[in-house]
Amino acid sequence: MATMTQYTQVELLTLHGPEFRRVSTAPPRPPTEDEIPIIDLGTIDCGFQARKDIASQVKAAAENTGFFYIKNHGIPEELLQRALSKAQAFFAQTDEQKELVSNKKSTHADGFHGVGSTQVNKTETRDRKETFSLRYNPANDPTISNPEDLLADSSYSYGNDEFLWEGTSHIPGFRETTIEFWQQRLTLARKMIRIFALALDMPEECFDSVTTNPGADGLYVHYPGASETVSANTETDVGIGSHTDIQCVTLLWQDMSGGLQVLSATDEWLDARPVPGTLVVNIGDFLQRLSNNRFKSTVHRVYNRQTTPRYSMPFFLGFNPDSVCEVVPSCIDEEHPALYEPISCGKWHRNRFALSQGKPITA
Ligand SMILES: O=C(O)CCC(=O)C(=O)O
Ligand SMILES: [Fe+2]
Repeated sequence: MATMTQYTQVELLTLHGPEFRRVSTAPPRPPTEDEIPIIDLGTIDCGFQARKDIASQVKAAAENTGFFYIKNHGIPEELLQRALSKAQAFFAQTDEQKELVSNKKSTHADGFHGVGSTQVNKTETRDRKETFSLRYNPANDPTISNPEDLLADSSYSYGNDEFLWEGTSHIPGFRETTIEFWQQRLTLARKMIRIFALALDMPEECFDSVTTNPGADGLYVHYPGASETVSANTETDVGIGSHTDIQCVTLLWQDMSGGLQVLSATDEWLDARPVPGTLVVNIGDFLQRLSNNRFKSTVHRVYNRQTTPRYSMPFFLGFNPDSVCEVVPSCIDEEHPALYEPISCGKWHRNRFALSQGKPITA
């Protein structure tokens, strides 16, 4: 006898109050090749037609699950492994040492956030992970020739990462590797936003002027092994709870542990298993907004059910904090009027991030 699919609901944080999504109670299943495709970026620097071809694959993925893998992305394996070793060295320290770079020392939430310090979904446990975050600083951006000018602009204060490097100076190579890895991901993310522009049937450079000094957060994340946590066997015991990403594009390196789950277009959890040599790419809420909901900002979460630790290294690209952006013209017609008001990515990010931290929303 065929079994009926059973559904439950997941409650999400949004700036307009809680939003509910239907979710199958079946265990996660492997995705089909169309649900989370592997897209080859090997020709991304080989001319316009090659990028159009990549963009058409990205468009299909963005309109389907909103998640895909990229291979031949250009970030050397040696750098990925070196960054991972720095992340591991950082998290292996005592809490006291990690607190030297506590996010509380910063106005930008960069630095160290301990296990359980966030809860991105209030119907699940607090997030059983610890993170180290590096925010955008023009001094680290290879495309900015006069970072002093941006740093002197009093209307926006960038991440001041000096305290991060002072508090980690005893880990050899931590600063150099962390900045080099952040820079390479920023370069790749800027290439990807051009691909997304093409995928939206817009000129490929249309987002260039809003990504000159963008939101760009590079994280190291450690999910402790299940034996180290209290009750790692219930459905709601999460490494990071069910959520959507806030900004435009996420690039994620994950180790071979597994545990990343992605909600499919048919409301089932998909197992976004690690694929060697790839990064995972997904769309955030701000890009979904700009695309008038054509591109999907997809619900995902992480479990670490193994006794061994899981490490991941996400990178979140937004737009320039002060650039007010509206739904792109190619996504508006008579049948599809703009669903959203223009808003700056900085304000959007600040408010959504405050919400996920349980802090007040500013006007
Ligand atoms: O660690 C992962 O695999 C994903 C983390 C994530 O979804 C996030 O930090 O937004
Ligand atoms: Fe995420």
